Amino acid sequence: MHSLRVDLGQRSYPIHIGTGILADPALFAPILNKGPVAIVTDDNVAPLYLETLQQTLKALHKAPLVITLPAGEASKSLDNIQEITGLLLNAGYGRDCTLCALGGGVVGDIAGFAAAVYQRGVSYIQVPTTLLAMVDSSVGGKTGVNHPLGKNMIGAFYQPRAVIADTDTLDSLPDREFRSGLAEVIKYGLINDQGFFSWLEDHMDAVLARAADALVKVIGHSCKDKAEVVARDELEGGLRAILNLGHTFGHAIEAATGYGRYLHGEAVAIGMVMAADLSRRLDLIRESEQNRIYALIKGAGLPTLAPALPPADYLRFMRVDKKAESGQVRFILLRGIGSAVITGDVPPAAVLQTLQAFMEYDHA
Ligand SMILES: NC(=O)c1ccc[n+]([C@@H]2O[C@H](COP(=O)([O-])OP(=O)(O)OC[C@H]3O[C@@H](n4cnc5c(N)ncnc54)[C@H](O)[C@@H]3O)[C@@H](O)[C@H]2O)c1
Ligand SMILES: O=C(O)C(=O)C[C@@H](O)[C@H](O)[C@H](O)COP(=O)(O)O
Ligand SMILES: [Zn+2]
Repeated sequence: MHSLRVDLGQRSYPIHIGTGILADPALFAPILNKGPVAIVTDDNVAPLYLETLQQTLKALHKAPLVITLPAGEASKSLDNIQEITGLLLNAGYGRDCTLCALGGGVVGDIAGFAAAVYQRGVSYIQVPTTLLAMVDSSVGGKTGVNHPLGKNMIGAFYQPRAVIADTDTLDSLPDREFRSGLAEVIKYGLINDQGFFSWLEDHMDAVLARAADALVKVIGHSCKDKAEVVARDELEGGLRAILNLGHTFGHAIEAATGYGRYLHGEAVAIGMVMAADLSRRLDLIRESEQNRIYALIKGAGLPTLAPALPPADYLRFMRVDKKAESGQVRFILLRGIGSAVITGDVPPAAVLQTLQAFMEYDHA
């Protein structure tokens, strides 16, 4: 097992990454509150891993309430916050309870937000089962749900007590979901880790084959990169926004297509291709660097084109991006591979050109 720490003073917590650790009561014992436990999961993950987690908790004399949501992005809704908190109330759960988020980023984001607001805050643990959740969403305390007018528009910064990532769970993860997680992995290389980007260029075959040592490197390195940024700027006063590379375009793609046509990582992949293009148009990166970025994203089996919707559809969602200041959209752009910059004064004509350059026109 490999462990690291998110350094946030009193809110610091461990990230444990290893095989078979879902079944290890000794890992859970120190992080459970004295009250009851509820597991929040989804209907794909429950048949696969719920029993194991239940047995682990049973060994600690806990008989968890199980809350199972329909799998998919549409579950990240305020209605489901009402549902989860209602079930906790009916079960008589008080402030001494612990929620366990067993699943991907959808479960992690909504369970984390439920923990943040239930009785003004209860303890929770992230037990990620997708690559994306292991390398990104389970770490850093961004929790929340979507609104029809924008992605993740209702939420809270609320840190978990621990992250327990059992890499055995990835054995059952479909390839498309695995590749979606790789988009966020590539993001770390692009924003502040040139060496990691080069490593990914050299080892993408092993990563796609899910070779054990490649997976350990990818998950451990991504968590370390993210934990360092979060430790320096927990509430996104400045620096943390670099973790949003590709998300201004990506969130607009997800929202404009009704949350479901593109997986989050797929939309972020297209968004990163667009951010690289915009960076090159503004002479921040060279064409050769843009080509390397495109090649790595494509080589990871990720999409690089968005559907051909009227640009106004995308721009409407980009305007409500949470990074906007005084109504001005801010982009995370690249000054080179491994160096991100937060930029407010991007000419609208350049944004439009980038959008149009990466739309998938129907050539039939
Ligand atoms: N909070 C953050 O910092 C943060 C960071 C990145 C992404 N996110 C959010 O995370 C969400 C995407 O997360 P995701 O990609 O994990 O999607 P997801 O939670 O929808 O999981 C993907 C799919 O895989 C299934 N699944 C999960 N684990 C499995 C396993 N081990 N075997 C087989 N199937 C499994 C799920 O049921 C689902 O159908 C988005 O809502 C995104 O906005 C949040
Ligand atoms: O942790 C962060 O900070 C991120 O931005 C990570 C992103 O990958 C993630 O998709 C996050 O949910 C986006 O947050 P938002 O504030 O842009 O909604
Ligand atoms: Zn993301």
